[in-house]
Amino acid sequence: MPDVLIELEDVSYRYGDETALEHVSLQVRKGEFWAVIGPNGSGKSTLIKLILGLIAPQTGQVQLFGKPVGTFRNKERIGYVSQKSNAFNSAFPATVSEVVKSGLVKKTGMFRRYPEDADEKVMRALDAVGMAEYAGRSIGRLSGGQQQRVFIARALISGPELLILDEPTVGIDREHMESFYDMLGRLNREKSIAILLVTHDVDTVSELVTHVACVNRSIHFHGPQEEYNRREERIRNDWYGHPVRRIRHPKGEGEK
Ligand SMILES: Nc1ncnc2c1ncn2[C@@H]1O[C@H](COP(=O)(O)OP(=O)(O)OP(=O)(O)O)[C@@H](O)[C@H]1O
Repeated sequence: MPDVLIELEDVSYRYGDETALEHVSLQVRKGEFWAVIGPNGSGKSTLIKLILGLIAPQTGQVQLFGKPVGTFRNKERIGYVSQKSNAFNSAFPATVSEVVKSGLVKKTGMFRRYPEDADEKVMRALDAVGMAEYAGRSIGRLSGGQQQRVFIARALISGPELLILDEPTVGIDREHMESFYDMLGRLNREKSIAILLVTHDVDTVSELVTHVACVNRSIHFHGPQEEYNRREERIRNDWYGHPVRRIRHPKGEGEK
């Protein structure tokens, strides 16, 4: 089906003797916004590596845009931002717009020129993440959250249909986290970009996303956000193996 962007079918992956994921099946479609949540070491990064084709499953299949990941060539259809992106120190010699423009390299090739409208594209991408006014600033002179927005702009510049974000809010304080997630929500709704977001901030994102997948070696739940919210306590207890209490909700609805 053409509107399926990511498809995992009965995927298992082992590092040596250690099983990281088993029997994982998941479909992400156009326009959906998925939160992938799970405790430390539950296999979330492994899942991302499988989707990006960086590792191959021992069993099962991974497809991107209807093609086996090993033969998928249109990398500009996918934007990826890792949790380690925001690690520039203040001496790093590049401006925000240079960093964003470098996202065009995979399209233009290492030794080719940037397209004529590259600067316009940079500004459009920066505008989409609310960072246009910082275009001329050194990347190292931004906060971690601002740097992460710049990396999302770099991922957006090639016009992807799917954004994959691996814990993008590591190092971002609570105050800025909400506006960061709001920005992701706008990208999803207004630009129809599908998003797969690996996060620990379950309470923050559970109202924002359209779908939730709970991973702990296998997928314990995957489905629409409303269903997750309705069955949350049960899902969490089952998935962590012991009762887990919601601590905080950003809109003040949760228990303390
Ligand atoms: N390169 C590796 N070699 C061996 N084992 C690994 C390797 N990478 C991950 N693992 C193991 O696979 C399991 C899943 O790891 P993974 O990094 O996918 O979890 P995660 O959910 O992303 O964790 P975190 O939330 O802590 O980042 C863990 O038990 C981990 O120890």
